Amino acid sequence: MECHSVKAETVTAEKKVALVGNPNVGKSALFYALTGKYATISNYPGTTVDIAVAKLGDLEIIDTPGMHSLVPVTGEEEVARKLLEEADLVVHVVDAKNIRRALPFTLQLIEAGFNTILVLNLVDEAEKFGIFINEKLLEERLGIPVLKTVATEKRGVGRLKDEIRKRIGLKPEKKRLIRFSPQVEKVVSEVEGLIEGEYSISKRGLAILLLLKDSVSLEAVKREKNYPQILEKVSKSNLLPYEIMREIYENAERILDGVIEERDVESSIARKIGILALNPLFGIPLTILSLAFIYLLAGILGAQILVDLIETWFEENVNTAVNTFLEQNIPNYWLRELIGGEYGIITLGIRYAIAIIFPIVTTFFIAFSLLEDSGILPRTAYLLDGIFKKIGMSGRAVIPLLLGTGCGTMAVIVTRILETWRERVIATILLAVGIPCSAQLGVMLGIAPDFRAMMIWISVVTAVLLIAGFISSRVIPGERAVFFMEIPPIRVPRPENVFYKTVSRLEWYFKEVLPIFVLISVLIWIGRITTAFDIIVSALSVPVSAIGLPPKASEVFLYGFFRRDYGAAGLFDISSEGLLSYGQVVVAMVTLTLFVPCIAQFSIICKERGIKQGIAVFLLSVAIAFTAGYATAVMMGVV
Ligand SMILES: Nc1nc2c(ncn2[C@@H]2O[C@H](COP(=O)(O)OP(=O)(O)OP(=O)(O)O)[C@@H](O)[C@H]2O)c(=O)[nH]1
Ligand SMILES: [Mg+2]
Repeated sequence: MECHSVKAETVTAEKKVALVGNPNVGKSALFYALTGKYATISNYPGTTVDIAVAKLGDLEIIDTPGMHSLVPVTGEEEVARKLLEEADLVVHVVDAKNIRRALPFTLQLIEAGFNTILVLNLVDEAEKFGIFINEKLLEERLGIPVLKTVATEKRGVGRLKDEIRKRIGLKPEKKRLIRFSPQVEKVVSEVEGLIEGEYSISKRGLAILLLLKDSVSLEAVKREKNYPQILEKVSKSNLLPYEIMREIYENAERILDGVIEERDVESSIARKIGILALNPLFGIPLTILSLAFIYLLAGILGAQILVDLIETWFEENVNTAVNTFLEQNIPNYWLRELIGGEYGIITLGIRYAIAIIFPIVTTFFIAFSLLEDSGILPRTAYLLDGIFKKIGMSGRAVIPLLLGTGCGTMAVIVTRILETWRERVIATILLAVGIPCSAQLGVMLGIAPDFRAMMIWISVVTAVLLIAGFISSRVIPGERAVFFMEIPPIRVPRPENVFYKTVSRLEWYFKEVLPIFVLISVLIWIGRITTAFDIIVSALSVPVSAIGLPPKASEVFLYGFFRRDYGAAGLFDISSEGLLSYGQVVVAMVTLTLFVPCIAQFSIICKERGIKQGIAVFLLSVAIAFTAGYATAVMMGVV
């Protein structure tokens, strides 16, 4: 018999243990408790988009993206399904509070013949909610080990390790847990009888999946001799997947009978806040407070106080030292300019990364992690869902878009948490077109001549974002977003987790973005040496003059692509020279914000979405920026 499944038997391969389960049940927290290796842990579903792998002795532990059922719908679920099939041991992690919803999945795993351990995580919260589970009884009924854990406190993790080691080589005992009604049973066993190959899933499990119209299984049985008959049985049977699932749920209910004890407990403060925050009257002020909190930490402490301190230090010490050293040792002007001078690798690239970006992103990520882990963010997403629907996205999009006000580059990566391709594209467009990053926000606040100018800027940019989203949602094909994010409970953020998350994001940031900054310095250098910049600047001066700005401003636009805040800083210079009127400052603020994303973000868009889309987004932002700039110019009486 051929082995059609993904599972390949090799002698030397390490034994694999996959942590699987619904989103936000603590798989990554458990992964960390087991292996000491950090994978992003957040209090909102769908955090894990990359697979994390780490060692536990000679075993390989794999953290997977959350999956709602064995039948994958999203790309992430498909990845998780594949990892599951390749594993030697499956640890099904469930939220003890929601065991009723999770157990059908356990039953399917057992029925499919996977070597499975059931972990009831979050028992601390379950008990606070008055839910007590008799795990011994459940273990007896299921015939697999059932363990209680509190991943964040490493409670029960030692026993889990022991159990993993004990079970890893074992063949699971065949136990038929799911009892179907006669008419379903008939079809299932008929399909089962037609299958001849060997798979990593049991024949019966495969038959059930086929009847659930699972495309992965349909693909797997393509080479079966009886494929036509199988296909016919599956498509001709008038059993709806829904009915089969309902019977599996009924089985789960039967097994759980007498296992769960619910006691009345007084609802905690956190729980009360959690419920209140879903009410707009309380939730909207809470959202505004949260935004103010991010702004205070990242916008004021990070972007102003810390940047000032570090940048002054860097310029007075590093830049001066580097330039003095170059003056004395390198006679060639252009070579000196590559490293030092105004735009050199050290004096611009490294300085930018360390003195400007580092303090802003650090403070921003701390603030953001606190919001994520407290459970406030998913509530904001829920409240804003209505508005986001109008621009083609679900409330979930608030997470990348808000992250975009910190760093657009990272936000483009985080669009992976959105369910559909279409949503990701729309979010990418909005991020590129008009969400100002923290560096840009800081400078805009600095150059706005007064509050009124600030308000005009905010209104125009917001209007453009809404229009862009509205049009994109009508033009871009694909299925509409549905909001099915479970709202996690309010939790007190864990300092340890906030710290790890910030550090791992910073690590990512420096690995991905620092090289780009160095590259930028080199590109600017080439641009200046070859006079390519002069050509671009004179080409840009055409639209720049059309929106009523002096030709000198086109330099600002070009450099704005390399450093978003540099563009704005250049604007500051021009306006303090008295070259810009009040109206012109506003026009320039609007146009520069909407103008192309910075080069780092542009490269990431190309990487995540492909070069074609990257270029399309780039051209779109140029068009939108100058159109909106022109409209503002007319409004302000500049042209
Ligand atoms: N109180 C408590 N909180 C927990 C426990 N396990 C995890 N958490 C919290 O639950 C949230 C979700 O944990 P994650 O480890 O990110 O969940 P996940 O299953 O990896 O989620 P996805 O990757 O999004 O599918 C985080 O806020 C954790 O701190 C637990 O046993 N008790
Ligand atoms: Mg995870």
